[in-house]
Amino acid sequence: MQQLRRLITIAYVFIKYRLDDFVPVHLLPWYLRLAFYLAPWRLNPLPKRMPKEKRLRLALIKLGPIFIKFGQILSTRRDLLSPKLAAELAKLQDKVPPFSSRLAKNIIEQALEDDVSKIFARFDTDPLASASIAQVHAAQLLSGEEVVVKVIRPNIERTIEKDIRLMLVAARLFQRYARDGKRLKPIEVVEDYRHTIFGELDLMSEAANCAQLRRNFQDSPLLYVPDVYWDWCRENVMVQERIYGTPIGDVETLISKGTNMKVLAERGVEIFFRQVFQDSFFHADMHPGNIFVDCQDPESPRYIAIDCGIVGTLSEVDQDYLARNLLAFFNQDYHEVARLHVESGWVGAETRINEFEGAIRSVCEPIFEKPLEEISFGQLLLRLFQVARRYNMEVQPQLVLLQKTLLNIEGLGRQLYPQLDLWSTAKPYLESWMKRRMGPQAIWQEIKRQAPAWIAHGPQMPELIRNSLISFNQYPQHQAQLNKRLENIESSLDGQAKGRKHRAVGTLVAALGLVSLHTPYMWDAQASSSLIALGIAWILLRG
Ligand SMILES: Nc1ncnc2c1ncn2[C@@H]1O[C@H](COP(=O)(O)OP(=O)(O)OP(=O)(O)O)[C@@H](O)[C@H]1O
Repeated sequence: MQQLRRLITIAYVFIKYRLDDFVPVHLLPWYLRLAFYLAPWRLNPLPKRMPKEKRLRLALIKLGPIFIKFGQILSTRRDLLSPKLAAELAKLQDKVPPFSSRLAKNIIEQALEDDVSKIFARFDTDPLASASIAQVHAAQLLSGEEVVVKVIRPNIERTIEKDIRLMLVAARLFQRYARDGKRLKPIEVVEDYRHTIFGELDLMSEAANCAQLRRNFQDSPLLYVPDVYWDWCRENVMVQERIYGTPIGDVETLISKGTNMKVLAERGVEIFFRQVFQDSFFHADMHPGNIFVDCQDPESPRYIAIDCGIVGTLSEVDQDYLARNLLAFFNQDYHEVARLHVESGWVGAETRINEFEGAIRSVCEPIFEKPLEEISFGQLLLRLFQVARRYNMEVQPQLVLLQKTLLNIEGLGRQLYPQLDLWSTAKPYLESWMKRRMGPQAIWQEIKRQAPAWIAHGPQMPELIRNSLISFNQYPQHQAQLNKRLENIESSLDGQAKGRKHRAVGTLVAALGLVSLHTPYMWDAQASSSLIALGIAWILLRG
C-alpha cells in the first residue's frame, strides 16, 4: 500500500515537472506513443518555460533526500551526462529538516546502552547539521573533550530500499526505451548508488576509515583528520572529535584570514596524489561540505577532512596504470599509452596499437590545445576511460571513483586559486613514485618484504624439493627425461672414476721409470726411458 502511495507521488511529480521531456517518445511502440500524446498532463504547459534540467533538479528535491543524494552522486558522472545536466544536478544540497532531538537521544541511548546525561557533560539538542542520512549534534564528553555525535536517521534503511526499488523500475524502463538507454547504463548507476548509500549507513566502517586516514597523515602539515572515540561508536552512532575550521567553500573568510590561497590549492592536489600514490587509500567524498581549513598559520594552511564514509583503495596494478598513463599523457606520448594498454592486457592483445593510438590522440589533442594550467587531469582520465571502453577495457570501479574525486579536487583547487598548475604539483609525485617503484630501493624493499616468507619456508626446503621431484616424477615424459639425465650423470661419473684410475696407473709407471733412471744398477737407461714413455702415453690415451 505504502509502495503504491509512493508510486503515485512519483507519478505526480513526474507530471508536475513535465519530465516526459526526457522520454524519447518516437522510440516507443505506437500504442504507448498514442497514450503519451493523449495524456492530460500535456495540458500543463507552465513548467515548460523552465529548462528541463532545472525541472529535473526541482523534481528530485520534491521526492526527498534519497533522490536528492542520487542526483548529487549522478552529477559527478560527467562521463554519462550532458554538461548542462551535470551542472544543474551539482546544485543539489542535501540539507533536510532535522528529526526530533528526543528521537536522536533515544537512538543514542539504545545504541550505547546508557543515559545521554551519563555519557556527555553537555549534549546540544539543536543539531549542528542535518543531512539525508544522518544528523550531527555537538556535545562534550565527561572528560572535557568537545565532540560531535553523528546519528543515522531512524528507519532510513527501509526508505532507501523502497526508493531504490522504484528507481530500478525507472532505470529498466529507461534502459529499454531511451535512445541512449544502453550507453548510459542506468541500472548499473542505480546499483552503484545502492552500494554507496548502504555503505554510508555503517558508521563503524566510517569510523575505521577516519582512523586509517588520520594515521596516514599523522604529523603531516597537509591534512588533519579528527580523532574517533571508539568507546562510543556503534553501527548507527559515531562520536568524533569536534573540529573548528573554515569551510573550504567560504573563500571570502579564507581570504580575510590572510590564507595563502596558492599554497592551499596546491596542498589539496598534493594531498590527493599522496593518498593515491603513497597510501593507496583516498577519501572519495571530497565535496566542499566535507572539507575545512585550519588557518592558524595562514601561510601554511592545513586541510581538515570529515565524513570518510566513502573511500577508495588502489591495487598496485591500478597505481601502475594511473602513474604510467598520466606520465605518458603529459609527454603527449600516445603511442606509449596505447602500448601500455596492450602490453598489460588492459585491452585485448588483438588491438591494433596504431589504431588505438590514433583514437587516444583524437580525444586528447584538443585538451592539450589549452595552456597547461587549464588542463584537467580528471577530464583527461575520463576521455581515456571512454576510449578504453570502446576497445573493451573494463575500467575498474575504483578508478572511476578516483577520476570523480580528481575532478572534485581540481574544481576545488581552481576555485581557490584559478592559476593552479596541477601538472607541476603532481609531476614530482608521479616521478618519485616511478623511481621508488623501479629503483634499487624498490628491489631492496621487495627483498625485505619477501625475506620473512623465504626464511619461514627455509626449514621446509628439503621437503619442498623432494615433493617437487616426486610430482615431477609423476609425468612419464619427465620421468624418462629424468632417467636419461641420471644415466648420463652416472656414466659421466663412471667415466670420471675410470679416468682417475688410468691416470694413477700411468703416473705410477712414469714415476717408476724416473726413479729407475736415477737409481744406479736398477735398470738400464733405455728400459727406464721406455717406462717413462709408457706412463705418459697411458695418461694421454686412457686418462
Ligand atoms: N568532527 C566534526 N566537527 C565539527 N563539525 C562536524 C564534524 N563532523 C560533522 N560536522 C558537521 O556536520 C555536517 C554533516 O556531517 P557529515 O558530512 O559527516 O554528515 P553526512 O550525513 O554524511 O553528510 P553528507 O553525506 O551529506 O556529506 C558537516 O558538514 C559539518 O558541518
